Amino acid sequence: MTKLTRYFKAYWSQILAVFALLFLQAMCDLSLPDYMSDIVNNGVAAQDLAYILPAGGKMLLVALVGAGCTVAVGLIAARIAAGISRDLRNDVFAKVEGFSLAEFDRFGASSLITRTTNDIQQIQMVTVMLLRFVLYAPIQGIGGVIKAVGKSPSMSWLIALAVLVILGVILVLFSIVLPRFKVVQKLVDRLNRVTRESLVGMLVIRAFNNQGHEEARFDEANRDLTRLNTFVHRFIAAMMPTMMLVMNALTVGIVWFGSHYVDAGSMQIGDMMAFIQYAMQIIMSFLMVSMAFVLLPRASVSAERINEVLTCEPAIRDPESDRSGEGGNTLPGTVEFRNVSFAYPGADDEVIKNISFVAKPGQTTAFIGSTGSGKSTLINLIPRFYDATEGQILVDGVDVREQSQHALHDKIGYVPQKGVLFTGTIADNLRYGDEEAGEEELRQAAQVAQALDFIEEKPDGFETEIAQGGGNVSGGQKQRLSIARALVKKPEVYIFDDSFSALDFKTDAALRRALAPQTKDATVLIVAQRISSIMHAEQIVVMDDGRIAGIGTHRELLENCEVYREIAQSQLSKEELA
Ligand SMILES: Nc1ncnc2c1ncn2[C@@H]1O[C@H](COP(=O)(O)OP(=O)(O)OP(=O)(O)O)[C@@H](O)[C@H]1O
Repeated sequence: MTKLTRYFKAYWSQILAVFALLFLQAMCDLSLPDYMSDIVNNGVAAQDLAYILPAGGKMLLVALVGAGCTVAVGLIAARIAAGISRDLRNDVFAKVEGFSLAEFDRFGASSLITRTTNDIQQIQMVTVMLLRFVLYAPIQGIGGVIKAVGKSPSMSWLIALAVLVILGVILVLFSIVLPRFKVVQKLVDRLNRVTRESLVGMLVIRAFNNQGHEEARFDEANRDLTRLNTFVHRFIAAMMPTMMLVMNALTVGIVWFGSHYVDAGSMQIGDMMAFIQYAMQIIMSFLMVSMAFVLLPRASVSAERINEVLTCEPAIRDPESDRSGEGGNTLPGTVEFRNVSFAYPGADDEVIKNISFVAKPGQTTAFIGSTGSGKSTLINLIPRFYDATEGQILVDGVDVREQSQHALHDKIGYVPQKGVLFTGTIADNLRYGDEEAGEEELRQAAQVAQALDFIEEKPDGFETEIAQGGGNVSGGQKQRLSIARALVKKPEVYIFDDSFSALDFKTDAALRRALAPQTKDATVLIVAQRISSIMHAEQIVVMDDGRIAGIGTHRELLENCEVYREIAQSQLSKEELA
């Protein structure tokens, strides 16, 4: 929790107001038993109504002030906690946005969601608790002890005994419940992961009739969480009756011993009643502290998990100074790989090994090879989704690690393997490439991407709403919209990661024809499975098990690259090969 204290600083004036109100509330609450004792001793015992009425009025006023403070504290504390929780969510989200794929792999999307929601909720809850009780409980506890001892020193041992019993109960509770909180949050992560996977893969689950299996998996995660939560909450629930038992036993003890003192004339009945109330206040303050002790460890587990995200230094960072414009005479858009090797974080084996090539502006460089040969990995290194483990990648003649990510990404139009769309209209999605793009630009990009026809067929055209995850457009349409989005950006470098795979041959050919004039000055990098998509490329890089098996044009490779020839023979007719 202490690691998150900086979030409290922004609310210091409100926190001070809470503390002032709490002090006033504690003072009011502490004076009430005194008023009561006075009324009983001097008013009730003497049957003096003229004394009772004004004294009772004063007592009522003090009680009202105390109640007013309680309400105000509750309101301000809730506002502070909600504000802190909002600030935390903002910061965690902003941090996660800066994560590279390595950090996503490390935390996992489900855990990041739990941390942004459930864990921050825990902090919000405990913040309210802390603000309401952290100052009040000690004032009430210590003030109660002073007042109670003042009323009857000889009965103080009863309170000490009750406090010892309560401390014992808290200690036992603490040792049992504490270690389990960490496990609870992990189980929440797991439940979220299973839920997410099941929801995303619902169609596949149904098609394979695996609902039973998924339900069993969900049941198991749900049962484990329920079991542990029930265990923990049973202990927490047992605390209240135990405390009540201690409080009631204490009241009986005070009445038992107090009545003897009253009988002997060494104590007034009003003082005995005040003593009972002070004793209750002391016990209540211990109860509050113990509740905080129960909630604090859970919140500190959550705080640790949030802090882990906030302090996680992304593997990919911006350089101290951005050298993106210092490429000298290199033509803008040139992409060069110099002896690049890469292994995924945590893996020993390199997925791509010693890759060197230059992709020039005005040319198309294509990558082909069997699945898993490292094509996507290779092009993901250009926008720095990962950093190369060895060698250098240069864009515009400058190492990508020496350019700010913003400047680098500005130069790149990236179309991922799986089209990704966001909720909003089609126009909103296309403007992701350039917020300022006018309607004509959107139309033109859509036309090149062969998306205009299907957009215009929709009743709302470019204003058609895209459902969550692009659920209301087909796979091929999603890809075409992703391509149009990249075109709107008009970048120096286009990266198409197998982006034509969901298109039929006719659309693929039409798109490539329309794309050529549009991208004539840009560097185009295409990962493809189909030779027909890339055979006209100026340069084809053939990948085989992470290495370059050959570089050249279609013709050259057919002559001198065995791997390429095999791929070509499996895809092209004899006439096409000839
Ligand atoms: N995030 C990851 N962590 C660890 N290994 C990975 C990761 N992503 C891919 N790999 C591994 O890296 C290798 C290359 O994968 P990559 O996706 O680059 O191949 P590809 O040639 O693009 O394949 P495809 O044509 O099927 O898309 C594969 O063996 C794959 O298992």
